[in-house]
Amino acid sequence: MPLLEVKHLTKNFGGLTAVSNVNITLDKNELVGLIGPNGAGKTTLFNLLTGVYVPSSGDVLFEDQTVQRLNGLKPYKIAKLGLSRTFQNIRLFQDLSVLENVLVALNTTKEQGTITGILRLPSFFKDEEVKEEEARRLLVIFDLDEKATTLASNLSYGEQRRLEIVRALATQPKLLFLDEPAAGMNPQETAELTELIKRIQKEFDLTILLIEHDMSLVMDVCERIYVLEYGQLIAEGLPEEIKANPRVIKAYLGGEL
Ligand SMILES: Nc1ncnc2c1ncn2[C@@H]1O[C@H](COP(=O)(O)OP(=O)(O)OP(=O)(O)O)[C@@H](O)[C@H]1O
Repeated sequence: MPLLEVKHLTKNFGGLTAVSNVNITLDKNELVGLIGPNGAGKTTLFNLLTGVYVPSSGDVLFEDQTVQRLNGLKPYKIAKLGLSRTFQNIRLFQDLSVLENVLVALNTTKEQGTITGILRLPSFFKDEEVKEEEARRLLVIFDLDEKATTLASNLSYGEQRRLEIVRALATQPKLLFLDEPAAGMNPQETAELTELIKRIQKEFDLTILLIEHDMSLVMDVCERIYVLEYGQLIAEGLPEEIKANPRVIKAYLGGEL
């Protein structure tokens, strides 16, 4: 049984079928790409997998210890099961510091008892210390530790995208969805991000599904790739197979992959 199994998943918006009868499987510790031209349905698929949208039909099954049907679950419940994501349009708390942004994410997973929090018992402060240490450890990996007190709004675009990944990791996911993590990055930043993605997959024992338009990143990190066009899967395979697939090349209007 795979970690994630998407079966015949469909999403209609009025007369438009944004995701049409899609079947995807992700095995534990796989790093899989999801590509396709603009409007192909990639983000809609992520939104279906993370509870933002309810599927029109089909199933999303997540197997950790037991099989969980994710259809119709609220996003916070899906997050609690160990699925986390980043967003194409960055969603940081712009008026909080880098460190605070990570602490907020850590707090969503590790809740203090209400009494402990209100009375500020010693364990409250101990716990706060542990969380800060954990947040700083993550920031070091992403080379953001020296910016811990900087407001998120004052980070460069590339740094904001890295902070988004740190926040997603802080929830201790088993399955991580990355939505265009290299968007807006320069080639140097993209190359560094490529290495970071490989590193966190190993270090955090992660399964990753990655939407990305930057083909050098996709072809470098992904073990397998799914291709969507007009909501339908048109190809699945190894990076070399996808690069040479005539249907995929046509979908990209004859452009080189
Ligand atoms: N909430 C919505 N209501 C109506 N139509 C929508 C909605 N969300 C997405 N769509 C439509 O569904 C289709 C798929 O959009 P989606 O954003 O999933 O594509 P994408 O592959 O992520 O594109 P891009 O690479 O440009 O981000 C598009 O035609 C889009 O206009």
